[in-house]
Amino acid sequence: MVAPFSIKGEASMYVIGIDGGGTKTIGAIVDESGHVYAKSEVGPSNPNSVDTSLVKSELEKICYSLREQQPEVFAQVTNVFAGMSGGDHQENQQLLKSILEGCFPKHVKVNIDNDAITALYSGTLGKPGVVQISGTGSITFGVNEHGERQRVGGWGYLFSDYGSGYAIGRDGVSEAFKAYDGITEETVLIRLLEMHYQVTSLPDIIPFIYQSKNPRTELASISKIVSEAADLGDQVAAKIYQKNGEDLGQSIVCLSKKLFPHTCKVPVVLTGGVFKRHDLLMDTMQEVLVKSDIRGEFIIPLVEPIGGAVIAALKEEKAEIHSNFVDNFNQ
Ligand SMILES: Nc1ncnc2c1ncn2[C@@H]1O[C@H](COP(=O)(O)OP(=O)(O)OP(=O)(O)O)[C@@H](O)[C@H]1O
Repeated sequence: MVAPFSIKGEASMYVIGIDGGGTKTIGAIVDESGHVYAKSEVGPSNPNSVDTSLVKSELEKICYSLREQQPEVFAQVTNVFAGMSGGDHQENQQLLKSILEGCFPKHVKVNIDNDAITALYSGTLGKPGVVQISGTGSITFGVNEHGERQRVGGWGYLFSDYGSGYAIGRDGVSEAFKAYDGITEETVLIRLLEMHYQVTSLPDIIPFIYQSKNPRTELASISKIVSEAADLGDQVAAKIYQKNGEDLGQSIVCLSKKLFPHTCKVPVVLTGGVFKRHDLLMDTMQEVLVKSDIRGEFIIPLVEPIGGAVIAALKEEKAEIHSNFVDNFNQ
C-alpha cells in the first residue's frame, strides 16, 4: 500500500485511474492537472489469470483504500477508468464493470478497457496514435482520430509475438545452438548462456529451459543476454535485434496504413521491457517505416500506465488535460 498524498489545491474534476494486470493492480485519484491525491497498489485483477473471487476482493480493496486515504476527494470522483489486461473480452468487461460499479455511487461512470489503450495514452496523453508493446509477448495497437481501433499481432507466442522478449530470447538460443553445431559463425551467446546457467557446455542449458516452471517466460528472459551480446559487438546478436526490429517495423507500418491512410506522421509509443533497450531496435524500425513513407515519431511513455488510465478517464469527462499534467503526476 502506498502512503496517502495530501490535497494539492483547487481542482474542478477528480477521476480514478486503475491499471490492472496479472501480477498487480494500481489505482489513483487524480485531477486534470495531474495532482495525485491518493494511490494504492493491491494484488492481481486479470480475470484470465486469477479467480473471480480474487478479482473482486482486490478491486474492492483498492477502492476502499483510496476512500480511506482521501474520503472527501473520493466523494467528488465522477469517472473511473480501468485499463485491464483481459479487459477487451466482453465477459471480463461486464464482470469488472459490475464489481467496480458496486464500489461507487450510481452517478459515477465506470469504464473498463483493454490495457493497450492506457499504454497508448501514457505516451500520447490521450491523442490518437499507435502503441507497440513488447514485453514477454508483443502486440501493436492503435486508435485514430475517429476513434477506430486496430491491432496487429499479439496472437500468442507459438505463431506470433514478433519483436517480443520471447522472440528475441528464442532466436538467441536458436542461434547459439546453430553456432554450437557449426552451421553458422561463432557467437559470444554460447559463453554468455553457459555463464548464465552456470554450466560448462551449451546442451546443459536445455533442462533449465524445458523444465522451468514456464519455458515461455524463461526464454523471454534470455532477451537480456542477447542485448548483452549485442553490447559486446556480437554480430549474431546484432542480426537478431535487426530482424526483430524489422518485424516490429512491419507491424507498425501495417497498422499505421489501416488507421492513418492519409498521413505519413504517426506517433508511436514504445512500451514494455524489451524497449529498455530501444536503442538496439529504433534505427531498424525507423528504416522500415521510412521505406513505406511513414515517419514514426517514437515516444517513450511520459507517465506510468496508471497515468494513461487517468487520462482516459479525463477524456471520458471531456476535461482539458493541463499542460503541467506530466510534471505534477510524476512528482
Ligand atoms: N535490458 C533488457 N534488454 C533486453 N530485454 C529486456 C531488458 N529488460 C527487460 N527485458 C525483457 O522484457 C521482457 C519483460 O517485459 P515486461 O515486464 O514489460 O513484460 P510482461 O509484462 O511480463 O509481459 P507482457 O507485456 O507480455 O504481459 C522480458 O522478455 C525481458 O527479458
